[in-house]
Amino acid sequence: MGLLIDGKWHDQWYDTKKHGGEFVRESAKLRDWVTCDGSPGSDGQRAVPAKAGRFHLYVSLACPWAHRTLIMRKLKGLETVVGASWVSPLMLDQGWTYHEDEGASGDPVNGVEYHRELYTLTDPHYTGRVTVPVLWDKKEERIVNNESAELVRIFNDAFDEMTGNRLDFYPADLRKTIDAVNEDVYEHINNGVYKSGFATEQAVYEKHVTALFEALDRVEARLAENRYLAGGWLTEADIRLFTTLVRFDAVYYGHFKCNFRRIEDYPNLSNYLRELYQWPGVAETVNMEHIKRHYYYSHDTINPTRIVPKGPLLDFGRPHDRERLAGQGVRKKG
Ligand SMILES: N[C@@H](CCC(=O)N[C@@H](CS)C(=O)NCC(=O)O)C(=O)O
Repeated sequence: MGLLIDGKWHDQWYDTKKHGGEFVRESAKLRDWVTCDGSPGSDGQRAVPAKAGRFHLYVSLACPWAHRTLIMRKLKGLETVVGASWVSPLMLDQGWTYHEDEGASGDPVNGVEYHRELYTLTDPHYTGRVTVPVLWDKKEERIVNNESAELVRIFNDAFDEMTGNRLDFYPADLRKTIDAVNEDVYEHINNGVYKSGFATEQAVYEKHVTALFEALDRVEARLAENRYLAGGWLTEADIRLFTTLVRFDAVYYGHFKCNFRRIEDYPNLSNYLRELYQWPGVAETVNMEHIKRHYYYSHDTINPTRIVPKGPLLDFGRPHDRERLAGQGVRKKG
């Protein structure tokens, strides 16, 4: 894995030494929006107008951040409106690739071999990490946005007029609750597993893994009373937690040493995970083969033999008990 500096590829692992053994995630840099009419995004940032067939989503099926956007694309009925391609699960010295022999889809839009080429096509002098997901604008021939949290919001709103899909995963009156939950879940769970797993100092690992399990306890308690994280409605907060939970027992527990407990050991979290997995459309976005191969094979500082474990034997399709709590599904706009 590596990064671009002034448009040139450097094969380089995260520099944790610079931060006392900490993994520090770089902020996404390409942050324009897509809105229904091209008016600026909620932060005043430039936007381009939504059009069927104009945009293409590039993801990794292994990546929890990319997975959020794939679920939203599915639940918002965008599959015929926004195309999608996925990289190989192996992220090695050339970074993400579209090598079909390794399980990638190939790239039907730009025909690139390496994901980083999408970044240098956008800006020949790009400096920064080369991450998935990205949303490509075929008209302006550039990446519009490479921040999954914003792509989730774009998919929630921008294409509604053409799809007629009115589902609202970020309803105005629940935003305060959603934002607060997102902050805790992002800091301690979504990113917490990475901060634990990529730590290169014992004390740093222990600090983050402890904070991770404290946050899981908070969520477990919340889900004892609430069907979903923001109450009775399923929102983006649930999608964002789901993508970490579904990887947890197979990857984060072992590979990232997040092993106080498995998700299976939490009554509420495990039932909640199964309910979301069984939500129509969601299971089709989960690819355990890509997930396991990516982490165990690509992070050779953590798993130098690159042996991918056969287990654990997981069955997210078995019944859950969440019907005991009141739930209304997904809110509709208007
Ligand atoms: N802020 C980004 C983070 C995305 C991200 O870090 N993706 C990982 C894959 S799980 C990646 O592509 N990493 C490559 C690298 O850091 O070099 C988002 O949420 O969209």
